[in-house]
Amino acid sequence: MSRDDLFNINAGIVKGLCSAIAKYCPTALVNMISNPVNSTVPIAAEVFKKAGTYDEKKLFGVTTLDVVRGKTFYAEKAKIKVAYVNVPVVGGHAGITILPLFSQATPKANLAEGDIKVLTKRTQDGGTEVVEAKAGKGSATLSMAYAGAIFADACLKGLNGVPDVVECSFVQSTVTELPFFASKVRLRKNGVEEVLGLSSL
Ligand SMILES: NC(=O)c1ccc[n+]([C@@H]2O[C@H](COP(=O)([O-])OP(=O)(O)OC[C@H]3O[C@@H](n4cnc5c(N)ncnc54)[C@H](O)[C@@H]3O)[C@@H](O)[C@H]2O)c1
Ligand SMILES: O=C(O)C[C@H](O)C(=O)O
Repeated sequence: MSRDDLFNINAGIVKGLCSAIAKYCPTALVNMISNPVNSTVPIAAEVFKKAGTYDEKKLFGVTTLDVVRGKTFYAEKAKIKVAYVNVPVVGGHAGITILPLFSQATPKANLAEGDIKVLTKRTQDGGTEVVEAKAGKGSATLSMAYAGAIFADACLKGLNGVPDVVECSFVQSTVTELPFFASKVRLRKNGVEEVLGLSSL
């Protein structure tokens, strides 16, 4: 199935599910993981707007898998334990829209520019690499579940009032001229407490 087919099918599924969310749980935090996330999140927003339930603080595109990939590849190259690593990933969740900010990675590893280019491409192509390896049998599954669990857990911590819960997510944004953009987001009791900027690049 091509990504265009995926869009056509998933746009309809997302529309149906979001209509049900608007009707039965209009104040829920919605974690949109269905692809293409760059499109399914704006579709969800339109469905909620039409239903009169849209709250930009409660709609999230799940881009955590890009962060998981970015930090795994960075940790391998830098020979640091991945548990200690963080790499913000901004932009979107498809190919070159996935922008890992290795310049802001912690701990700092001073990797060569060539290495950063390779790590960037590997992070951007991570999903495609899995799709191709599975040869028609779908896309990432366990790593998607892992990433989804991390993001859902962060949302629950925010709902419980835990301070300073920060994750990257594809949300309504004024960080760039794009209406939706992935960047670091601080989560709290109402969902998005603050969409954080890009810091120095
Ligand atoms: N954002 C990410 O990081 C990421 C990573 C991997 C996969 N994905 C995406 O996640 C989505 C699911 O992938 P998967 O591997 O779990 O697919 P899957 O085919 O294993 O599961 C899809 C599920 O959706 C159900 N479904 C189908 N039509 C439905 C409808 N109208 N209403 C409710 N449920 C319906 C199916 O019964 C099935 O259980 C895909 O869009 C995939 O591209 C996203
Ligand atoms: O890239 C894909 O097609 C699937 C998924 O979004 C992923 O990142 O693994």
